[in-house]
Amino acid sequence: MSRFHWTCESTDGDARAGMLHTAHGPVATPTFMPVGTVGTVKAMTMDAVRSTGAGIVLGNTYHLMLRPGAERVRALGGLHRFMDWSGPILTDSGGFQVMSLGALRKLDQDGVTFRSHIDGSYHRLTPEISTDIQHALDATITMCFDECPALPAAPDAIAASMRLSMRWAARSREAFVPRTGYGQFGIVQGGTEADLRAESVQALTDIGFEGYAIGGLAVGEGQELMFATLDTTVPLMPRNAPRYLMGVGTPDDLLGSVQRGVDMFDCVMPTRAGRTARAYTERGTLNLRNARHATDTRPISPHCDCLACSRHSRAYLHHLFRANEILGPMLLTWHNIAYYQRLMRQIREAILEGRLDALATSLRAEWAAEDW
Ligand SMILES: CNc1nc2cc3c(=O)[nH]c(N)nc3c(CC[C@H]3O[C@@H](OC)[C@H](OC)[C@@H]3OC)c2[nH]1
Ligand SMILES: [Zn+2]
Repeated sequence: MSRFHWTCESTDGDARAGMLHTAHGPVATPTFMPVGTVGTVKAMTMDAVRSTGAGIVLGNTYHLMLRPGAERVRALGGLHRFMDWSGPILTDSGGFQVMSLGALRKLDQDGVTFRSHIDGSYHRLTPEISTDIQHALDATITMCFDECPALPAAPDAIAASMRLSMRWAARSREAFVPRTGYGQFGIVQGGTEADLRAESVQALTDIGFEGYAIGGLAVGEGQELMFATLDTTVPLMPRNAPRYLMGVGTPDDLLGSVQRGVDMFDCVMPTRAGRTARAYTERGTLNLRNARHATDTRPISPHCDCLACSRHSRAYLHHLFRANEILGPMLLTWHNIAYYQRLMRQIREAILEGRLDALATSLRAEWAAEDW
């Protein structure tokens, strides 16, 4: 079994096409990772997820520690068997969810104490506890336990938060159990402050990880500030390690971030939109609850091979959402994830052929065009 590593196959400007080699198989990059928060990609069977070409899915420490509990998942054979996914799984470390979901949380230098949003029970996360939970889940990629500050925030507050996260990164690395084909990613913090981002990259590369995530973004700063932060941060990150931008994003975010050297992404948009009747297409998004779709016999997209597009009409999806039928979110989530996977394949092929700028121009023109 090969050690965990990423190989670069081709570059086009700052963009890279590569292959992530893991204990649970290889993943072509750039890659979009469907969010599987509580051991399921909401509203999709794993066969549907596999059919979209997704290579790696996400799990979450915060959610799984609360329910069903990490020890139970371990006793049941780990998250792969539990959710019937034999490919790589990346688990987030839980800090972000505690700050956004947990109730009555208390942050201190050692970790965070919080109450479960499910039953109000008290729990604690520290770098060690989070890393142990991800080990119990048998995560292929473990994320460092960090703090993701809300933006906007004063530079000295961002600095203090980043330096806490860097101390937690060292403790997370200490607690990590190295296994062939498994990796741990450091998470760069520092808000939108270029000097703090540089300090964070240095701190993480001094510790040494198998991959590096860019955290602390997609928290309301907007695309322009996000891209500006990537422009100064990504060039400082190790070239031979995968770069993962957390929580991002729209198709346009993904394209612009790949052009800036990012390899891995996760975002709830395609799955959340699938549950709220919003369809992603080559010509932007559609609200399938809109009456204009009521008698439209065409598929959501003429370029898509998902079940919704190969068997059903927009009129049918419109009906399912109007009738509040469970099949609506199932079919549309499948379509949206299939769209994101097809987009990443197109981007990867363009990098391999040195024509990413041309693809970017045509994608942006199409996204702005009127629906068919
Ligand atoms: C939306 N914007 C956004 N910015 C983020 C920034 C950070 C960050 O700095 N540190 C950490 N640790 N996580 C972050 C996250 C959560 C991603 C997870 O959130 C979960 O999606 C809901 C999913 O859990 C399966 C995913 O797992 C990697 C962010 N999300
Ligand atoms: Zn489709």
